[in-house]
Amino acid sequence: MSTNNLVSLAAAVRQALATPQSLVASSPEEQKARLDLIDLVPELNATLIGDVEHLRELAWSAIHVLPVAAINRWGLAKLVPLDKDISYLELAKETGVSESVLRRTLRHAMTGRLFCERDGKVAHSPTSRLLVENENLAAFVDLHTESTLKSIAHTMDALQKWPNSSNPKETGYSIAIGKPGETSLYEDLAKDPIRTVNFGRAMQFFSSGEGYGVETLVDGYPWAKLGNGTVVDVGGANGFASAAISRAFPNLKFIVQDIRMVEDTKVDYPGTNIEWMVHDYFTPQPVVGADVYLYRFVFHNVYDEKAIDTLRAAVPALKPGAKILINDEILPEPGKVRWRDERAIRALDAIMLACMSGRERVESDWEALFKKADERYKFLGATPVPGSRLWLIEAEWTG
Ligand SMILES: C[S@@+](CC[C@H](N)C(=O)[O-])C[C@H]1O[C@@H](n2cnc3c(N)ncnc32)[C@H](O)[C@@H]1O
Repeated sequence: MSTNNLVSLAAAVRQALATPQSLVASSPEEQKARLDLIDLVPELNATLIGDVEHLRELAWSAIHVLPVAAINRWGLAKLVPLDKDISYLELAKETGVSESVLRRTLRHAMTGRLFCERDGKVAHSPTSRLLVENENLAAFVDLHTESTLKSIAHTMDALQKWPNSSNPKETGYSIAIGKPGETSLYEDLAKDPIRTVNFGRAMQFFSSGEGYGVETLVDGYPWAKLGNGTVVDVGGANGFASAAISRAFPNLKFIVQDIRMVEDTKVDYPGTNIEWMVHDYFTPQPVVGADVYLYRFVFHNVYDEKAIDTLRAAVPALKPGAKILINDEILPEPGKVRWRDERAIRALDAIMLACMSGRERVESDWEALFKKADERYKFLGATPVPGSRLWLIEAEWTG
């Protein structure tokens, strides 16, 4: 690239950023350009800094989570007023952290658009405000800066200690909390009502993101054909997916199951038809004769033996024609989907490995899984859903 190109490119980018409204996509063509740019910008950055620098940044990239973890752990978002600034000294007194550590941490955070400094004092940025204004996003940040981050830090040790383990207790998480091999992330979360509720909120937030929206599940499956049938939402957390489907198809009845429920898990979704039930999906399914057993983002939590156990545990409840409907990601062939999509899908696959010995699957894995679980499952297919990273994977019980 000539110097001229560089100069004009920098000027064009600067101008675009000065008028962010010019970057909002309002036509399909603009949306395609937006997605192209999202992929091109990291590529451009890596090209501009060069391979050596790129690798150096990659190797220590985890350090940039540290200020986010600190903001979460010390509750800084709520301690900084939304409408005015606060001195580092006052903030330090509120948190019990030294002023020096607080300043270093927050100035690092500011390089990631969290908070800003005005006249030597700390104020919110548009990004940090979200931690106060969006409790589901705050729960997502808490889950990942506490549980996921700890698991990641110990995953190499776990893989060395238990190579190829499919046991959810043999993870970086159990090592991180000082109980190697003794407990799984879900068992540990289930002990604490606050973390249980937060987990549900974090999942709800996750499913509001681009590519993960629950509306694609609502629109992508022929729910109307079920009439006034029953849907069991297995591992349904706080039931947000059932609530979304129920609002669109009010004749359906939903039963949301999860391994643990506290009063706050059972969100009251006005105008929906939802019942709640504590159920461990490795044990026989107690709701007999439902039309659809929905497992959204559940199978990636478990490795194949446990996935087969889960499919077998459903069998005693299934009537002929009942459907198992799985809404999960499919691992793409390398380089075959947009870079950002592949990066996100592989990141989630890595989180499943680090936190619970789970895995994402390729398209052909699903048919094999059903076949191994029980020959009476008839695999109906795995279908991509437009606009979603999650596919619909379906099998029918032939009885
Ligand atoms: C990744 S979350 C998915 C939640 C929700 N279905 C969604 O779409 O976001 C997995 C859920 O499975 C639940 N879970 C984990 N182990 C379980 C078990 N053995 N039996 C029932 N639910 C379980 C977790 O508590 C969690 O709510």
